[in-house]
Amino acid sequence: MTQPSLVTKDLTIRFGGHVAVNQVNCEFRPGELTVIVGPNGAGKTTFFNLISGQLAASSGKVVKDGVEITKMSPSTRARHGIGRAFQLTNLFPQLSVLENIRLAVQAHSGDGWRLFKPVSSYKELAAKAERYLEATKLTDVALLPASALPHGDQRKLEVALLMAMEPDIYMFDEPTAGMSLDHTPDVLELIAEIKHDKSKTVLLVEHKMDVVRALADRIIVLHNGELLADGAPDEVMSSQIVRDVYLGKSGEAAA
Ligand SMILES: Nc1ncnc2c1ncn2[C@@H]1O[C@H](COP(=O)(O)OP(=O)(O)OP(=O)(O)O)[C@@H](O)[C@H]1O
Repeated sequence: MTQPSLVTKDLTIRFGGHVAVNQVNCEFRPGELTVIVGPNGAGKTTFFNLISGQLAASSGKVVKDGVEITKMSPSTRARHGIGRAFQLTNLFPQLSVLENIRLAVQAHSGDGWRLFKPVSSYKELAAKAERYLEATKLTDVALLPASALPHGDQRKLEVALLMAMEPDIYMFDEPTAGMSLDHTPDVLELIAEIKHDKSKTVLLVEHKMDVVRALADRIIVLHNGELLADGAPDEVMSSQIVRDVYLGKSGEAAA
């Protein structure tokens, strides 16, 4: 088995007397897409926030490729390869889609402020930007200002900007939320493509069961902040304890 790229050890956060994430031990590996499910208020987003650094753990650890990142800021974690979608602040609404992607590629390359550099490096950056533009199927709208894009295309642009950061760990929190049905397949296809790159680890918080079924290699279930189940999708979704707390006693999906 490959080494885990990301590990949480007894990861815990308390808000006053409420333990929102309670001693969660989990390992995530490259080439694997894990969907995190659980009822409303189970602690899924809080768990994500603890991994990406938006929240500081009360106790426990987050380890990325053997390096403890628990105390690092979100931006330092991003430099360590943790990429969280749909939380990006580096979108320039007035600039075109392509310019936004080019800037993200340039920022990641660390070349932003170098005045003199070989022309070949510009070509390389431009080629990368084109690649992400194509991968996210935004070629037709490349010259439109980012602000003019419909919601579904904005989400795709956010994925393109995330890809430009070349993270090892991709984190998506309900990637198709609020998206029209015609945009949904594109975003799901994009996530499926990312997961085919066996060097990437993908984490997804999702409520929609059809999305879970389409993408999950593995499912973890949180309930009251605790890790209730962890395993192959069929195994987890058919376990009685999960059916009781997550799907409801009737076995019908709650969300
Ligand atoms: N900043 C905070 N201060 C106090 N309580 C919080 C805070 N953030 C989350 N919580 C509480 O922690 C618990 C877990 O919330 P969280 O948003 O992680 O659940 P979730 O599983 O993502 O739910 P949903 O599916 O509804 O998004 C909830 O009881 C929530 O009220």
